[in-house]
Amino acid sequence: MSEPSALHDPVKIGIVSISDRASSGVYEDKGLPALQDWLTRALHNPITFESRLIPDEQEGISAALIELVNAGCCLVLTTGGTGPALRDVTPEATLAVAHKEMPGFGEQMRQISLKFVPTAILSRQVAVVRDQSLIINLPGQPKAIAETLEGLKEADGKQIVPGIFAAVPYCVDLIGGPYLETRDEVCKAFRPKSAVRATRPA
Ligand SMILES: Nc1ncnc2c1ncn2[C@@H]1O[C@H](COP(=O)(O)OP(=O)(O)OP(=O)(O)O)[C@@H](O)[C@H]1O
Ligand SMILES: Nc1nc2c(c(=O)[nH]1)N[C@H]1C(S)=C(S)[C@@H](COP(=O)(O)O)O[C@H]1N2
Repeated sequence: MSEPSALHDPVKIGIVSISDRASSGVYEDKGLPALQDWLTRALHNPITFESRLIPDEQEGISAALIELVNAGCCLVLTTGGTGPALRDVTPEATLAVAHKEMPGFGEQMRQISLKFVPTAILSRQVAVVRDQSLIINLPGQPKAIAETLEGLKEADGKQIVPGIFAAVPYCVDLIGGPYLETRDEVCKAFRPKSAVRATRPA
């Protein structure tokens, strides 16, 4: 059953796929669809997506991030370019536009990813705040998007390692963004009791 969207703040989210090969058509981009699908599943809020598919070029990545923040995205998620290869420069491009670093997100993502692949330590992903926007790097493997955002669950749905998205709504509150509300079966967001908004009347 669809819910009345007036109950939830509208939100604008930037999604950026950073890949030399996907952006030049060598292979189909699976990053943007994976980001869009996961966010649509996870959030009750009506979402407007601002998407970018760009190559691994530091200046172009920083410019895209600034453009999305200036366009009013309270959250920007990137995928790709976080490894050690010569052309992997997403963390540098993200740090170049940072007003504040948020190291907990990268630390937690590497912990989660280690449960899936031993090469998780090769991912240098960072998260930063710029103005009133939270920017988070995710790894490039399309399947890593849900893994890091959602964490690891047992077959019965019991959470083994919490995903990083659990902390995103409260972070967005703290930087003055819209009130993000998640679907618990996908991702149970955590807020201190004092920050939980009473359900609005229909
Ligand atoms: N946008 C994408 N769409 C589909 N698959 C991707 C995408 N980005 C990455 N992958 C897959 O994940 C792997 C690791 O991602 P990484 O960001 O390291 O890419 P890469 O090897 O630097 O190459 P490229 O930048 O050309 O995607 C890639 O080799 C590819 O198999
Ligand atoms: N959850 C998850 N994290 C992952 C991976 C993965 O498959 N799943 N791949 C790792 C690998 S092999 C690399 S090189 C780094 C960096 O990937 P990127 O350059 O595609 O961003 O992410 C790591 N993190």
